[in-house]
Amino acid sequence: MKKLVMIGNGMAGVRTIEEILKLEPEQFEITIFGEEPYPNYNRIKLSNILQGDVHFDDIIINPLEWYKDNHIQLYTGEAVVKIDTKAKKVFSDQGREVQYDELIIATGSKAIILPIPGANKQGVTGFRDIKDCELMIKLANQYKKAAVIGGGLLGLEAARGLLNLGMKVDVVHLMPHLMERQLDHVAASMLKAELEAQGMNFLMEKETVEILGDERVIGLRFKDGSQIEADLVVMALGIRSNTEVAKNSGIYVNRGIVVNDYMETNVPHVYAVGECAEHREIVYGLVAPLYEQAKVLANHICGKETEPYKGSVTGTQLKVAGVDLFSAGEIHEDSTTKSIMVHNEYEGIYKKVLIRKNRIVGIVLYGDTKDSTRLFRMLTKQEDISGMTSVSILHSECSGAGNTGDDVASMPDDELICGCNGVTKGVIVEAIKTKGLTTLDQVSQCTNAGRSCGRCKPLVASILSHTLGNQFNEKAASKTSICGCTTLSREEVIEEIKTKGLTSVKEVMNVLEWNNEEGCTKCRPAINYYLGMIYMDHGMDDRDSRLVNEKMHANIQKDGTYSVVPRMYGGVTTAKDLKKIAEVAEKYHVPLVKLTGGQRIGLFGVKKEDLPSIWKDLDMPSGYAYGKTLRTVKTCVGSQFCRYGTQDSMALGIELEKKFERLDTPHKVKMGVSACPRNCSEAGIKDIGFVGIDGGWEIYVGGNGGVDLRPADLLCTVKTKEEVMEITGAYLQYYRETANYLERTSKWLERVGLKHVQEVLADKEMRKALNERLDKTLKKYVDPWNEAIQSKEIQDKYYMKHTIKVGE
Ligand SMILES: Cc1cc2nc3c(=O)[nH]c(=O)nc-3n(C[C@H](O)[C@H](O)[C@H](O)COP(=O)(O)OP(=O)(O)OC[C@H]3O[C@@H](n4cnc5c(N)ncnc54)[C@H](O)[C@@H]3O)c2cc1C
Ligand SMILES: NC(=O)c1ccc[n+]([C@@H]2O[C@H](COP(=O)([O-])OP(=O)(O)OC[C@H]3O[C@@H](n4cnc5c(N)ncnc54)[C@H](O)[C@@H]3O)[C@@H](O)[C@H]2O)c1
Ligand code: SF4
Ligand code: FES
Repeated sequence: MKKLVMIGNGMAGVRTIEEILKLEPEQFEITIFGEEPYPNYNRIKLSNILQGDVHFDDIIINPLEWYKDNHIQLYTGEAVVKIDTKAKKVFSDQGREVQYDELIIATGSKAIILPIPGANKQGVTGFRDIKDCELMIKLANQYKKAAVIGGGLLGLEAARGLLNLGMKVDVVHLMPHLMERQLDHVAASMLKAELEAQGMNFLMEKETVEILGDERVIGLRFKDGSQIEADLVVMALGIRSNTEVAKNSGIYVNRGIVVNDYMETNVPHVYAVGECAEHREIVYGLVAPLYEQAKVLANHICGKETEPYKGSVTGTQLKVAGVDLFSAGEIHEDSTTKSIMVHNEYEGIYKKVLIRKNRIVGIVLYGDTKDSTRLFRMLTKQEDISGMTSVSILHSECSGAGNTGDDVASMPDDELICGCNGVTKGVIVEAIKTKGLTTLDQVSQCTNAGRSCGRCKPLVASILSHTLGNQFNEKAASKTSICGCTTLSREEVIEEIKTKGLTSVKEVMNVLEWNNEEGCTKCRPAINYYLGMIYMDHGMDDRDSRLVNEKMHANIQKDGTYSVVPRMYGGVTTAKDLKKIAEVAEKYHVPLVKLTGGQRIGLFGVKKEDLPSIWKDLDMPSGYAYGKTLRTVKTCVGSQFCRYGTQDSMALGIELEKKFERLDTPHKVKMGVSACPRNCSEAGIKDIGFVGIDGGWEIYVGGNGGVDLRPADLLCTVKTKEEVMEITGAYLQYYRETANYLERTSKWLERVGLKHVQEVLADKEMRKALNERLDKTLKKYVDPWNEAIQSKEIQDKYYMKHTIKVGE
């Protein structure tokens, strides 16, 4: 197998790999280095995260399982710093050295940061990745006033997000009008008026010369001497290709890494794709052209004949609610162009089409973009419009986004429906007909339409409805199947398991006619969980269907070693246990012993083959630090020692942990118990938190202290420990029975509603029934470490050297 290495784990690069896998799944042994500590995610949606429309989990395009399924060795949080193009090797910042036969550079861009005094102060950021987004969300919680420098696409989307996060926002722009690269002054003025009405304040034609403050920013100073206050400054002034590695390794770089029409650099076997690449003197900053490049490169690298990449015409839209605009091609008239223009000030609509030699060369639409797909097709195909009237150019009976069956029916097959992914109506219709697709999700997975910004989804839905005719079921079409192996949703799978009495993962996939015999890493763990939830006391656990950490009962680390975290009920330990941990750490040369965030002791860097003997020597139960189950119950010292404590938090924490440990849940569950409202165990950001008050406990639910920071909601107040156990049991069981697999309690609670859950739990009979089902389930679990110690078969299957690779 040839060795293919890719530097950069972003949108263009991973799309190239997807295309390669479609063409030649067996040709390459693939290694990817990504500087960011995540799998490939949808960078476009960072704007939506900031605006509060989606969560971080929702924007992962290729989860870690995808890499494992495709045997891709992924090194996240690791940057390549050097390429030796003669020896055909790359070197990472962590001292790793990897040989390649073919090398793809897909390092994207970085945000331009103004080189002015104070630019490195705390509170100043670009807007490029998850880290920047997290910082903005965090600072918006602490401060009130933001300044965004740059009134382009990114700056305006960031500003809208910061408004949504409750900040006051000034947008500082260098030019006389906004988005001057995409809009003429009329459309830009309309946009500015709309955004002002939404609450943005604009400072136009302002050049920022200094960022004020000591360690952290307090304001901006402009060239004209004026100043504004700011606690957060976002620089959105454009991007610069990441080319250092290429440049330092002798690869030819201009603005980007210079490539030919097959994405080849000047060095044999080294290619570049995406925002880091410069093709015919253009560096693109939108996904549509990058995905076109990806396709050409994939074909070329697989040795398939392909059309060369000749460059792209791009169309842009702004992802801000209440703003409807589209722009493509040229935007300013000159002596060689003629324009058709409509400016309906009353309705806030502006349309301008620029024409040269009977061909459309530019489009600016504001307020009504229904005709954008049709006009864009005419522009990209360079259609001759001499037979058309100005009215029929600007308006069409079959305007693309009209979303009626008639509109879709009269659209030509080559009309571009998904601009980001270059998918036409014809491709979508063909896929629906030949592959029997019935849901939006399936069309998306099959054709890529809708997988990026998602703007085309309503149109794709119309095509689906029109193509299926009477067979179209609106409710079913928008339902989400549990994965691409089936059209069935979670509810349908559960219903079928119950009515047909299906008892194993294999049986479910066979009887329900999975289109992929083996299932995938998304559906297999989910089915296994649903089976375990339905068959409380006799469900057969299919260990091999579990995610890798749960299969191994240890958390796999980035270097392929594992961590071992023994159970320490309520975060309380003893000298005896501490001695055992210390002895094991010494005996097995454990490289890192660390206290975890959940008040446990973790042994990191353990070899797979050492796991059973370490567990044996420890002789402590598994702490399940790897599982979709109760992880930890964090407790404060409470009334046993603290002078503020009104309740015994340690005792309650230990009781909760002893009762609910090992319970399979749709996602991990963390608890915290504090003995007074000072809340030292941070119960307010736990899935379930308990706060002691005079004469009882407050129970909080739906908190999350991770990526999707969310304060918990007060579920109820109870008087006794028995009531705490009863409510917690019923709550956990209700979550188990109604949540989607891999849905955290915070998201589940937001979906089903706090009020609804309160109503369910207020019903005494319901509480009783839920607890009965839970208790029945809890009886079936055994400690998995002990089980492995006792079973030679398990040891041979899972813990022998070379039985499981990281990439598995
Ligand atoms: C907030 C925001 C909103 C956007 N909205 C839209 C939109 O609506 N429509 C649209 O078409 N486009 C949009 N874009 C642009 C789009 O996201 C990019 O064009 C696209 O992500 C570029 O893909 P890429 O693979 O070239 O680069 P990236 O996605 O940036 O990926 C490059 C990756 O390489 C990694 N890397 C860099 N150097 C190294 C190294 N030496 N070693 C290892 N890894 C390295 C980087 O950390 C990064 O993860 C938006 C961008 C942002 C930031
Ligand atoms: N909806 C979308 O398609 C979308 C959304 C976000 C980002 N993006 C992409 O991300 C990339 C970055 O976007 P961007 O908006 O930063 O780039 P951009 O180059 O499109 O816009 C930068 C803006 O900042 C202004 N500017 C430059 N220097 C300035 C200064 N000193 N003070 C004030 N203003 C200044 C420029 O006049 C320009 O309007 C682009 O490739 C863009 O296409 C696209
Ligand atoms: S939460 Fe209250 S009782 Fe518990 S340690 Fe803190 S101050 Fe003491
Ligand atoms: S237009 Fe962006 S995903 Fe389809």
